[in-house]
Amino acid sequence: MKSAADPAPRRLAVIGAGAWGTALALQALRAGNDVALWVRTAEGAARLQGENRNPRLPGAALTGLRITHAAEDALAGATIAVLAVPLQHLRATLGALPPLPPAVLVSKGVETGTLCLPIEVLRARAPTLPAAVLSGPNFAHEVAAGLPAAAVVASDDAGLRAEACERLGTGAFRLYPGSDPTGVQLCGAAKNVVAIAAGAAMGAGLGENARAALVSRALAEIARLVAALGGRVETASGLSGLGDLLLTCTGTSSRNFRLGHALGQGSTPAEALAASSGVAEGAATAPALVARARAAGVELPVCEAVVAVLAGALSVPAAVTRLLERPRREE
Ligand SMILES: NC(=O)C1=CN([C@@H]2O[C@H](COP(=O)(O)OP(=O)(O)OC[C@H]3O[C@@H](n4cnc5c(N)ncnc54)[C@H](O)[C@@H]3O)[C@@H](O)[C@H]2O)C=CC1
Ligand SMILES: O=C(CO)COP(=O)(O)O
Repeated sequence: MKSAADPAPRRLAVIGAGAWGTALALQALRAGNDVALWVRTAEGAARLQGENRNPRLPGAALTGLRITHAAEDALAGATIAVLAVPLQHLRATLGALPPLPPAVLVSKGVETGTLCLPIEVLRARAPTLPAAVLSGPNFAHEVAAGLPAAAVVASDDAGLRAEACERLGTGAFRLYPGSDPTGVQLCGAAKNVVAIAAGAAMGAGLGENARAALVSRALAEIARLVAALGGRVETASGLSGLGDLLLTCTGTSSRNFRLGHALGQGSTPAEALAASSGVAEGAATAPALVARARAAGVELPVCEAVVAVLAGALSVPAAVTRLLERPRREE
C-alpha cells in the first residue's frame, strides 16, 4: 500500500504514439513514472483513449497512460521527454511543441537533405538542451509485453543518461548508460539499411551463408563509419550495432527486413514500399547515410547497394554480383 511518505511519481512525456512510443510509454509506467502519451492527431488520441489499445501493438492495454493530443498538457511538469516520432517527421514535430525538458530520442535514422542524426535535428530547435539516445535490439511488441530486452542510453550528459536508465529501465528492460551518442546513432541508422539488404538476400533465396557474410561485412563498414565520424569502434559491436543487426537482419517482424524481402522476391521499390506496414526507416535513411559517409570519405558498399536497388537503378541480382565482384582486401 502507498504510504504518505512515498514521493509522487515523476512525470514523463512520450511524444509520438506509434508502436515504439506506445511501448516505451507502457515501459515508463511500469518503471513508476506518471506518463503522458502525446498523439499527433485529435482523432488518433480519441481512438486510443476510447479503445484503450493501439492497433500497432496488438494485445497491449493502455490502462494508466494519460493519452492526449495537447502537447502543453503532455509536457506540463514533465522532467523527461521521450521523442518517438519517425526521424523524417522529427523536425516538423519539434517545431510545433512547447519548450522541452531534457530529451531521450528513440528514432533511428539520418534526415533526408540535411543528413542530420537525431540529436542534430533536436539541436536546431534546442541548442543546449541535455539529450540522450536510446537504441538497441528492441521490437516494440516484445517490450510492450514486458519480455526481457536491453538497450543503451547514450549521452554526453552523465546525469541524463543515468536518470533515463533509472526512469525507463526495469528488471526486464535492462538499460546500459553509454557515452558514445554519435556511434549509437550511426549504428541505429545503419542497421535499418543493412536489414533491407539482409531481407533482400533472403527474399532472393541466396541462403543463410550469404546473409551471415553480408551482415558481417556490413558491421565492418558501420565500424569504419562510426570511427570516421568521431564515435568509438567498440560501439559497433554493442547493443545498438551488432545487437540490433542480429535482431533486424534475422527477425521477420522487422519492417526493414520485410521491405528488403519483398525486393528480393522481385517487387519493384514502389510496390515494396507501398506494401510495407508502418515506417521502414531504412528506405529514407539509406541515401542520406551514404551521402554523409561519402562526405567523410567512407565507402559503404552494402548500404550503397541498397540505395541503388531502392532507386530502381540496380536489380537485387545485379547488386549481389556487384558486391561479389569487388576487389578483395584483407579482412
Ligand atoms: N517499432 C519498433 O519496434 C521500433 C521503432 N524504433 C524507431 O522509432 C521510431 C518510430 O517508429 P514506430 O513507433 O515504430 O512508428 P510506427 O510505424 O508504429 O508509427 C508511425 C508513427 O508516425 C506518425 N506519423 C505519421 N506521419 C507523421 C507526420 N507527418 N508527423 C509526425 N508523425 C507522423 C504516426 O502517427 C505514427 O505514430 C522510428 O524511428 C523507428 O525506427 C526504434 C526501436 C524499435
Ligand atoms: O528498430 C527496431 C528494432 O530494434 C525495429 O525494427 P524495424 O523498424 O525494422 O521494424
